[in-house]
Amino acid sequence: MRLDYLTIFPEFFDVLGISLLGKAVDNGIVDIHAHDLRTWTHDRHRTVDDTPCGGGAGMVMKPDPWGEAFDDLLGADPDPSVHVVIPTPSGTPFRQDDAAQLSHADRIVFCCGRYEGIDHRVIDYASEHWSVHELSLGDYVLNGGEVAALAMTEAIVRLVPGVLGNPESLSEESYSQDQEGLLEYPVYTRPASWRGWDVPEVLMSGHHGHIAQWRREQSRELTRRRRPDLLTDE
Ligand SMILES: O=C(OCc1ccccc1)c1cn[nH]c1
Repeated sequence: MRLDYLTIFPEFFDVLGISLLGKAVDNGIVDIHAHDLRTWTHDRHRTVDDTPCGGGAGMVMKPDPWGEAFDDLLGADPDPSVHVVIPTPSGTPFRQDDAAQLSHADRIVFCCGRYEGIDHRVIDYASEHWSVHELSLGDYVLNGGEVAALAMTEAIVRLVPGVLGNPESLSEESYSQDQEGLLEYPVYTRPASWRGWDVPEVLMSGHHGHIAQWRREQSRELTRRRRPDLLTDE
């Protein structure tokens, strides 16, 4: 899987060389390239933004640098197997299913917007050539798409076979199918008693049936309390 990042702050993505994703890069499962969008500017000030047509506060990212970056990175031929991800507050909510689907992609290009956003014609042009996903990380505004791109990258790449040491740990997570889309139950480890707090008896019983039942009940209770929206049968 090749991942490209178009951004005016490419150093944001140096962090991807650390830990899990770093190992995935070292063993060639993932190939990461961060690009400074100013590479594709030609004026002395390397301008990437301009005032909004129609007025209003703030600045908008000019289309030209994006178009020239697409030309260099992707060429002009349409290819639906290339996924262009644009993190934006106005995107559709990024969810585990999106991470799962994108984990099968051979190529993802993250376009990290700043200011008030990217000239919409960039999205229109990209949509004619590649598979475009305008995705939101949540209902809040960041200064730019870089942090959202990092979060989405981690959610996607950890699902790629060979990246996680123990694929087992994927199945029992919140939002995973095995959990029926419920929140994950509380977890414990040694010592059995810690500052007056004990591990629930059932988990020390060695009775796998009772443990599984307790975990299912905990997941349902937690989901009912914190995320009733995830409960389908009520
Ligand atoms: O702020 C975000 O992206 C940066 C961005 C992009 C375009 C215009 C303004 C800000 C964001 C929030 N949830 N998901 C993404």
